[in-house]
Parts: sequence; C-alpha cells; structure tokens
Amino acid sequence: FLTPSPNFLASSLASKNSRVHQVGRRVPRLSLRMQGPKLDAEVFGKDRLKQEEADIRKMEKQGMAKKDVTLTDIISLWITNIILTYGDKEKYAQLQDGAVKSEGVVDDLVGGPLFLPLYKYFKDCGGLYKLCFGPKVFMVASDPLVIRHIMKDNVFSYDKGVLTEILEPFMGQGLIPAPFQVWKERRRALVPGFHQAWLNRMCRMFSECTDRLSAKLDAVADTDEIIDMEENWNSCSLDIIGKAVFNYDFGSVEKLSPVVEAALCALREAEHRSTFYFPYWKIPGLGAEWPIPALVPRQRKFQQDMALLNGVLDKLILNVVNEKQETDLDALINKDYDNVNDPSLLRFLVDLRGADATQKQLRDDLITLLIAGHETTGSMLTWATWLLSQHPEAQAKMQKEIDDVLGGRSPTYEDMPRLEQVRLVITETLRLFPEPPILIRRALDADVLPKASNLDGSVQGNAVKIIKGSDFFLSVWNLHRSPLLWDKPDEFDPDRWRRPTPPELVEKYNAQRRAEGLPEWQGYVPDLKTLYPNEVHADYAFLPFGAGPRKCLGDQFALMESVVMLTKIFQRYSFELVGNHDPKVPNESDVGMMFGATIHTANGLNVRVKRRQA
Ligand code: HEM
Repeated sequence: FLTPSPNFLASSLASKNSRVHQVGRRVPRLSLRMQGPKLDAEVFGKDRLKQEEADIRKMEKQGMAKKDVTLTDIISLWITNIILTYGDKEKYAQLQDGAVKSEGVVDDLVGGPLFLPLYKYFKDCGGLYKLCFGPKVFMVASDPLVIRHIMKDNVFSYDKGVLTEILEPFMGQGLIPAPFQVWKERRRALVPGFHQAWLNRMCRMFSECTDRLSAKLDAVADTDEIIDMEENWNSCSLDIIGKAVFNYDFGSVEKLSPVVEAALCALREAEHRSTFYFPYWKIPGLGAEWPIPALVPRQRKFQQDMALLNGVLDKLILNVVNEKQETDLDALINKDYDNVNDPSLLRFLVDLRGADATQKQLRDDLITLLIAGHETTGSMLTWATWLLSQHPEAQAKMQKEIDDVLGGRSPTYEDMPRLEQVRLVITETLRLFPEPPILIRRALDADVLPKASNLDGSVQGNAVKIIKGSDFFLSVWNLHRSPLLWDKPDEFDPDRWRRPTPPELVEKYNAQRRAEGLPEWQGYVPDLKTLYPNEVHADYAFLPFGAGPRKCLGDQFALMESVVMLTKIFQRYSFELVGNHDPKVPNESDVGMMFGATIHTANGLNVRVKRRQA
C-alpha cells in the first residue's frame, strides 16, 4: 500500500546514466446503489463477497498460487534489460523498449515526491514508458487501458512485488503483503465484516469521534491560536480506525499516550522505509529483523514500538478470544448493532464460524487494517480542507447543502445519499490527491500489454511484451491529472462529476484507435446514485480505491467516515489558512508536498478556526 520511492530504484542501481524509455470493457464492479434516501444492501458484506468469489475462483483456476518470481527470473530479466539498454535496440525493439527520452533521472527523483518527476516524463513519453537505472527497470503506466489490463483483465499475472518486501515486517501475512493462499482466505473472512448493519453502526461512532475533535476546535475557535488540521484529521481517523477494528480507544485527539506514540512512530517507520534509498534494516544487527536490539537507534525504537503495539493487540485479541461466541454469518449480520458493547471487526472475525485464525494471523489482519485505514483518510481530509480553503465558492456550496439537509443536527447513515455535494468534494479531492498516488505491481508471467496513448492522442507504436519479474509503477497521479482524459485536469471542480467527459476528449483518445481497430476508452459517464463515482464509471481513468480483486476493502467505510467527519466539521467551522511557516515558500497558500505512504503537506496545514454564524 505504501509506495516505495527512489529507494528501491536507486538502491539497486544508482546509475547517473539513467534513462526514460518510451514504449509502445467495461466490467461492472462493486458500486453502492442508492434509491431515495435508502442504501441498497446488495453490494455490502456477503453480497460483495459473492461478486468477488468469481474473481477468486478464476485466480485459483489459473494457478495464481503457483506463480512466483524466482531468482533465475530476476537474473534473466536483468540480463535482458542490459541488452535492451546497451545492446542491439532494433533487434529487441518489441521487448519493453522504446525511444530514450531523458537522461539523469536519478537527479530528478532525489529529494522530492516521486510522482512529480514521473508526471514530467509522462508528458514527454506518454501512457507507458520505462524508467531505467542500469539493469533495473520500472515500467511506468499512466494509461487507463493498460492499467485496466493489469488490475482487472489480467490481474492473475501480477502481484504487489517490492511492496510485499517493505510491508511484511509490519503486516506479516496481513491482506496487503500476504501470499495468494493466505490473501484468499483472509479476504473471504474480512469482506463480509463490512456489512450494512455494521456500517450503519460505524456512522454513529464516526460522529462521536468527530465530536471530540469539535470540542478541541471549539476551545480555539475565534482566537488567534493556530492549529495544524493535518495532525488533527490524522488523530481523529486513528481514533476511528482503532475503535472500528479492535474496539480500542486511542484517544489521540485529546492526548498523546505511549500507545498512540508507538502506533504513530511505527506508521512513520513504514513510510520512512518506503522512501529510504537503501534497505539497511535488512542488514543483520542494524535492522529490526535481527533478534537482538538493533544498532541503529531509529530501528531500535521501531522494535520497541512494535513490541508495545503487539503487546496491546495480543491482549485485546486474547480477551475477545476468551469470550468467543461462535456464530454463523447470517446471525452475525443480523445482530442488533445498536445494542452490542463491542461492534469491532475483531469480534466479528473471532465469532465467525469456520473462519478460524491463529492469534498471529488476527494480529496481522488488525495491523494491516490500522495502517491501510489511518493515514489514507487523514491525508484525504487534509487536502479536502486545503482545497476548500482555496475555493470559497465550493466551500459555500457544500456548507449550504449541509445546512439544508441537516439543519444543524449530526449526519447519519440515512443521510449519505442526500449529502451529494460533500461526496463530490471527497471524490474530487481523491482525483487531485490520490492516496497512494502510485501503485506497485510485479509481473508473475510474461505478458503483452495493450497499446498506450501519448498525450497528443497518438497511439504508441509497440504492443509491449513484458518479461516475467518486471516491476511496475501504476501512476494514479498521472492518470487522474492527464490532460488527455480530463478537462482542465489541475482544477478543483467537484461539479465535474455531474458531467460526462467532453466528447472531443473521448474522440481525441479514440480517433487513431478506431482507425487501427484497437479497443477504445469510454470516458466518464456520471451515475450519481452511487456512493462515489468509481473506476467503472470512468472506464479506469479514475482509481481512488484501486480496482479488481485487490480493490480497497474499506472503500465504503472510508467514504462514509469522510462524509461524516467533513460534514460535522464544516457544519460548525471554517478555516483561515495561515501559511506554511517555511521562509523558502513565500506563498501562504502553498503548503508544499511530501510523499510517504500518502501525500502530506511539508509543514502541516496551519489554520485559525472560525466558528460559523448560526
Ligand atoms: C480515503 C481512504 C482510503 C483510500 C484512498 C484507500 C485506497 C486504497 C487503494 C488505492 C488500495 C489498492 C492498493 C493496490 O491496489 O495496491 C487499497 C487497498 C486496501 N485498503 Fe484502502 N483506502 C482507504 C481507506 C481504507 C480503510 C478505511 C480501510 C480499512 C478499514 C482500508 C483497507 C484496505 C485494505 C485491507 C486494502 C488491501 C486489499 C487487498 O489487497 O485485498 N482502506 N486502499
């Protein structure tokens, strides 16, 4: 889930002569249908699992479990890459190759967010290019048809590659890094947990946690005090995910307890590892994998934080296991969630008949959900707040809707369909600031990719052959800001989701394709009866929660959580941006960008809080 930045590129390669090379149907998916003010239950929980089962069975049939990239594959890939980079280019033109476009990429990649130089090269090189560091190559895909192929149509030939290496020390065999056999079992156990009655109950909890943030903002509202809203959104989302996943109250909005500190430090270490150039923590004695305390203080601290966190989780798991009340799925789904003491996912996983898991597996599941569900939401809300501060008219429109729909009361699950403008602000924020902005994949088989497009609408020359073991960056940032796919792509315009893609853009993308008999892109077709416009509506030009069988498990949870949090806070307050405290950045509205697992501001989102007039 985290996105390795130059780390894994440069550690292996670090050649100054790096180069960028240019290269050569819609499937209905999960969507949350709403009719009138009611949410339709069909795609929650076990109904969602039913839809996913077909994918899982297909993966099994195609031998996904047996696919693996071996050392021999990697060596043969590197030799091929050396030949391609330095050898007879004509002869191997079809093999992951294309024109050299840029020298010295390492210079570009160091010191800033990785997705920005990848966007620069995208403008030169188009929807598929390769980033070369000596023998190491990353294919960079930013084209909707190529991405659909990798994430949906031929998903069985790709896994998460280097991501697994980074996340395994944190998440063990949790859903994100788990091998196929384990992933399959855990996904089957977890998906039904996100059922309608539970999400309804969660909306109440989102509201209660946001009340604590409101109380904190009340204390500073209309004073000169400056607070960091990035930190506050992150704290609130940590409290929410702790309650939802294992019924633990981090209480981080109010205080920094040792457990909160350990959790935050461990999460920061996950980010550090994803952006550091060299995986020194793997060296015996230096890093966390060694059974004696690590020599590097940062890694020693990580060991201590993980020990503290694991201790807390183990205790929670043990308590729940000791009170296990094994029940079948239907009974769990039909529980009266308004009157249960512990509505957590942990309780669900322990009680679900037939989903036996070891204590270690449960801990891995919980940590994975904690990491996946914390900063993604916090960062998204941070950028939504920043975007709204830059667009007072969009903020006023959203606040008017909130007032009209709620008249001052708290939002509930039933209000979701009516809070359309809030949902579109969230959707548009995820387009401009996708979390994470780059997804990682590795080819488990040789493959041939669909032809990608260049930004002028021309189709790239080669249908690119992929060698087993090839690593991919799927740049969601490029996809979401592509001038070929979006009208005024850098503009914040929540209402764009009410309009289809302008026909001239769809035509520009498709004209040459039609002439060559190649598959075409459908453009975005609005369907606002869903919780959010998703990847299917935009024919894979919009991937806020990924796509295919590895799509985000918490998409509906995250959307409802964000709607409740954003609604409650903007119902009562507005924010005055007071700049970034960075003398090097004179523009007050420029809060900078840093990139770890998600996109952060450089120095926080510093604001003064203004109470709205009743
Ligand atoms: C705004 C908030 C969120 C965003 C933008 C987001 C985004 C994503 C994306 C893009 C992926 C796919 C990654 C890939 O294909 O490599 C993903 C996967 C995942 N997300 Fe989320 N997510 C959010 C919130 C959550 C929450 C709240 C949870 C849990 C409660 C969660 C749990 C997961 C899990 C477990 C996966 C891995 C699924 C699998 O591999 O089977 N996410 N998320």
